[in-house]
Amino acid sequence: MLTVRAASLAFGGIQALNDVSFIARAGEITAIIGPNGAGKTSLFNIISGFYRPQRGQILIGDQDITGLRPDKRAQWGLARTFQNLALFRGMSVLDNIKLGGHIHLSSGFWSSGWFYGRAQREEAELRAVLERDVIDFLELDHIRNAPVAALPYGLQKRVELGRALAMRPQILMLDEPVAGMNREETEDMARFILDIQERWGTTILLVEHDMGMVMDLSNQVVVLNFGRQIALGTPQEVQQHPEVIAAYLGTEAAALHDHSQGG
Ligand SMILES: Nc1ncnc2c1ncn2[C@@H]1O[C@H](COP(=O)(O)OP(=O)(O)OP(=O)(O)O)[C@@H](O)[C@H]1O
Repeated sequence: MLTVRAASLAFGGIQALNDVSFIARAGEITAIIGPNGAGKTSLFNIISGFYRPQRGQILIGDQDITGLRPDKRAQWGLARTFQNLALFRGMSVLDNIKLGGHIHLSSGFWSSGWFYGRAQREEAELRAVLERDVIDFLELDHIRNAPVAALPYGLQKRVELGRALAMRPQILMLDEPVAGMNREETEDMARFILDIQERWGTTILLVEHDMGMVMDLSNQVVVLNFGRQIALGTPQEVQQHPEVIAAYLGTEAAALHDHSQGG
């Protein structure tokens, strides 16, 4: 469970987040939506630790992580993907994914001598987990040795998801996972997200502009507008919320409307 409590963040005179509060319940998918500039990325950044809110707290379970660095948050079970791919493009699929797994190696890079046996055992365990829970699960076996740069965009996004999964996260943050994807790639990604939720009971946070996907996948939706949280509820509830409809007028209102009509 992740709690955002009365969080505010300003850049100079711009209030990027203004008193935002919600609980992402364990094992559920919570989507964060809102028009451009609403504060979605800022919210992701205070949760993952890239920015520190001027007011408010972030908690994982009962643990206040507001002051922790991003790498420490990873050890608390938080993993994220990025809106713009953050992969090592010249490296293979497998090597990119392995980078995610390395946070779990306690022996680490420096171990030698009498630590060696333990390091070897951990490496072997890690490899087994990566094979089963990442490579096989995400159907990446046939491209494991391909350099990431050679892959179509949809597969690159899947590799990035794989790297986050290799961290065996308790809480997985996905920043626009289907942006720029065609219909088939989008459906594949949606299926993987639901499978992750079902298989591991992972708590998932999702920033996404694709309203069809948000409404189909989410258990709960947080709606931001100009940094303010204007609605919080089930997909059905937020679609009918007058302030949400007003915020989307002239932008994605048509998509929101189509979807609420079952289109
Ligand atoms: N590093 C920064 N410095 C100054 N202003 C920023 C910074 N990051 C975000 N902002 C401002 O904060 C506000 C919220 O931006 P944010 O990127 O969080 O919105 P968003 O909902 O993610 O938008 P989009 O859908 O376009 O990605 C905007 O007015 C933005 O210009």
